[in-house]
Amino acid sequence: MTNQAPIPVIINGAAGKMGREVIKAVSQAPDLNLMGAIDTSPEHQGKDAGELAGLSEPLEVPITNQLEPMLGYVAGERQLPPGVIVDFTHPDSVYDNVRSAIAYGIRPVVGTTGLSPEQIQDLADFAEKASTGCLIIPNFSIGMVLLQQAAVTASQYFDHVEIIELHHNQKADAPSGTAIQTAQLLAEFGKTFNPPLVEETEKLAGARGSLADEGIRIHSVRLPGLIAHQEVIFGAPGQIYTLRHDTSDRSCYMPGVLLAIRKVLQLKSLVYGLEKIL
Ligand SMILES: NC(=O)C1=CN([C@@H]2O[C@H](COP(=O)(O)OP(=O)(O)OC[C@H]3O[C@@H](n4cnc5c(N)ncnc54)[C@H](OP(=O)(O)O)[C@@H]3O)[C@@H](O)[C@H]2O)C=CC1
Ligand SMILES: O=C(O)C1=N[C@H](C(=O)O)C[C@H](O)C1
Repeated sequence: MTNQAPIPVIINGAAGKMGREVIKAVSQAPDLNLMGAIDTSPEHQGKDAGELAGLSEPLEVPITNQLEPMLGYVAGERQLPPGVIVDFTHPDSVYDNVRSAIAYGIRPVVGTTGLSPEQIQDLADFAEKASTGCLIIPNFSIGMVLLQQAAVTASQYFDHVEIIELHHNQKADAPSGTAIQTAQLLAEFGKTFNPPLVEETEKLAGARGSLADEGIRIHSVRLPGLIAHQEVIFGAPGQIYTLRHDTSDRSCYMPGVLLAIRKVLQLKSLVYGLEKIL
């Protein structure tokens, strides 16, 4: 047991579905100190983060839309360990949020999806120059890491694979960050999947889904009633092998988020994927 001061944590997107879960998880971790809760949503300004997250006691941390002043404030607390910002905001804002945090020396833990490969590379270069740890994690659930590992194993034996990701219909980006990462992991070994047997025509655009690396197709479903689900389906003559992960509650992401907050302080560059820090 060490006497180290708790890690200062800022949550960006604190009023959102994931942000509220992170408020609960961080406030219950004795080695973490929730210092700031940022959200641009006008209806939540000034509300107590704890009450918003459904905790029985207020946390005395108000929701504010003032990201830069909060980064400056936490960065200025020199007697504390370096601060961490957890980002669950929106694909349109996450790149700027992460750049700002790194500029202030605050370590980003990024759950927000939708960053382009160029944006990720640019953030990696920026973090490297600043010698600052940064974690981008498309999926914080251990079940998805295990699914991806099983999929990589299967990909050595199957030449045909398609991915179906299914999410709630408030999701801004498609395909999901997890599906993109899964396709990248399968494509890493350089094998081209799904050699065509016939010439295909799409009678309705998009019928065959989106084409990711190495011929892998991703299909995106958006429906109310879903949270987050993914199937990786391998096919070969006479057999189908299906891997499926289902999220029934967003609390499944919290052990991964807490691990990432603790690990990012040990890093000096950008790391992509939960599997790299387990
Ligand atoms: N990596 C992982 O394991 C997971 C990743 N995600 C990803 O996290 C992101 C957020 O998901 P979710 O919580 O469901 O989304 P929500 O829409 O429920 O929450 C996002 C919150 O961020 C606010 N917001 C939007 N832009 C900004 C900004 N520039 N600065 C501060 N706050 C902002 C939104 O306000 P307003 O509503 O007013 O726009 C909203 O309150 C998505 O990209 C999603 O794909 C989700 C689950 C797991
Ligand atoms: O928007 C979501 O909900 C989720 N987004 C992430 C993604 O795009 O992969 C992770 C998980 O699927 C939930």
